[in-house]
Amino acid sequence: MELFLHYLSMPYMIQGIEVTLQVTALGLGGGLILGTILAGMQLSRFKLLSSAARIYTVIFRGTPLILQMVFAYDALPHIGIKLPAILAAGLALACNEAPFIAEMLRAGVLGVEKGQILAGQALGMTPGILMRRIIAPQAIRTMIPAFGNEAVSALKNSSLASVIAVQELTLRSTQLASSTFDFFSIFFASGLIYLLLTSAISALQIFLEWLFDLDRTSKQVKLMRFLPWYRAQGIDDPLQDNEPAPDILPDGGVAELPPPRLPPAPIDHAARAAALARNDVAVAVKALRKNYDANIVLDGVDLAVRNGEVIALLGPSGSGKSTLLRCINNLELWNDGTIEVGGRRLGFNHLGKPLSPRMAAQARAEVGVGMVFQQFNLFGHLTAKENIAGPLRWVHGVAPAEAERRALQLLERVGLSHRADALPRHLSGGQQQRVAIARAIAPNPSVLLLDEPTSALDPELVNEVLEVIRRLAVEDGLTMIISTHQLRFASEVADRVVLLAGGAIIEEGPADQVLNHPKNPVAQRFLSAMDAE
Ligand SMILES: Nc1ncnc2c1ncn2[C@@H]1O[C@H](COP(=O)(O)OP(=O)(O)OP(=O)(O)O)[C@@H](O)[C@H]1O
Repeated sequence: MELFLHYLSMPYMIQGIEVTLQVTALGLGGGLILGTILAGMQLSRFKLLSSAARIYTVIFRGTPLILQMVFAYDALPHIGIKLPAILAAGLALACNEAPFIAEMLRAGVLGVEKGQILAGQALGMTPGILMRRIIAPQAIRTMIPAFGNEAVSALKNSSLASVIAVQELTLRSTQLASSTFDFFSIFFASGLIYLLLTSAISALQIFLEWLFDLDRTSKQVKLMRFLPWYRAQGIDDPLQDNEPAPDILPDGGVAELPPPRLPPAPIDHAARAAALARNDVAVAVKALRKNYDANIVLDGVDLAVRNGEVIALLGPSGSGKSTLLRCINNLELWNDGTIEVGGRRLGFNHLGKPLSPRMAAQARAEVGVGMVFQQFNLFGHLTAKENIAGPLRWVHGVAPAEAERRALQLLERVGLSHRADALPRHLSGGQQQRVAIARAIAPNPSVLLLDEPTSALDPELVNEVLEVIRRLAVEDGLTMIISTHQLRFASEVADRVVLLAGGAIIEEGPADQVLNHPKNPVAQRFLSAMDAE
């Protein structure tokens, strides 16, 4: 026992531990840098880069680390690169770790919901902002366990550096054992040291998982201040996050909605139509054609929407309503035709050439096209307030205090001020959609596109969202195009109903005319089927 303790504290062994840690740190640090570059190449749109990354991965994942170390130490000098043994071992370990780390990074990035990325783009975020603010924070959290495993394996793999005479722990243990013949005590001590080191890594992993856990509450929050997205955590008042979901009222509303106003007065559509006729065109879609391979989804669609007008877009499932909205916001490329929003061709420069993703994002933010999605697409790591304030700061350069004030004001408007610090997953579907609407209107868009905003909601939550949309139409005079299956809502709120089928607009006009007296036989069949539901 005494000998065992002696070996544990022996300076010769401790120096070995230091070298082991150096090789591991070089391997992990270098692996992280190389892996990040490799992941970027793998995710790149350029085939040459992604192919080069794939070839690198095949080579370094498919050959033993021990050979790579020998290569780095013995073969590189032949081309004039002579590295000290520790550096050669660190380099080989880094090159070997890189493909694994790249895969982790790639999986983390691809694991972020596509809808959130689409929402970020719709809000005018450039690829850089999207990566920094939306993708990376969420990807990092999911990568911590895998990175912990990788760190443990790098530490153990560092022992292979003994093959090129790096004086790390395993080599020193072997040397000591061959000179003292006390194999058992020495290797037992060495094994225990490795175990302590890997346990330290596991403890660090658990700590990081705890630190990045968004569901933590109260006193633990002080450490969170070190996180770049600290403001986003919704921990100022942890009690709010833990509030139970509000009770659903018998009439389908929810308990925390603002005090019920007088029943909304019916909209005077004739008066609105007369006023709207004098307004400029906000959205002009001309001869729009869009196909996915052989599937022609939009086949020469023409649509003009005036400022302040509310359009209800109806049509059978798969008729291209979502595709049309995504094209209007330039989130989708199309094959032919033009789309102008506020007189500008979104996504194209004045010569008609497509803009880069970055420029297109800026144009989208300048023109101001808000979008609300069927699946809400709130940013999962940000609180309700930050979902609204964040894009205002990052995309529109609004000062933090002003962005927060606007976010709180809008949350109050949609009846959710007391849930400002709640994470999306702590909100009901209806609440999430109301936050999503507040987020979309925060930058004062000129047009709001709503893609089946109530389809993913339970029936009792539909009304709360429709009420918010109705207020935007009546009180704010916001130009809106709403893809919906809610016929009653369309007839109440829409100035015009547009019915899409077979890639074309088959019927359009005032809601009463289209919904109650359709002329087109396909429209008649569709509407009577909808009525029957
Ligand atoms: N990314 C895509 N790749 C290939 N086909 C697609 C893609 N997106 C949509 N489609 C196809 O385009 C057609 C129109 O889809 P879209 O989602 O626009 O219809 P929709 O009217 O919004 O339907 P729903 O009411 O069910 O949401 C469908 O046939 C669909 O399968």
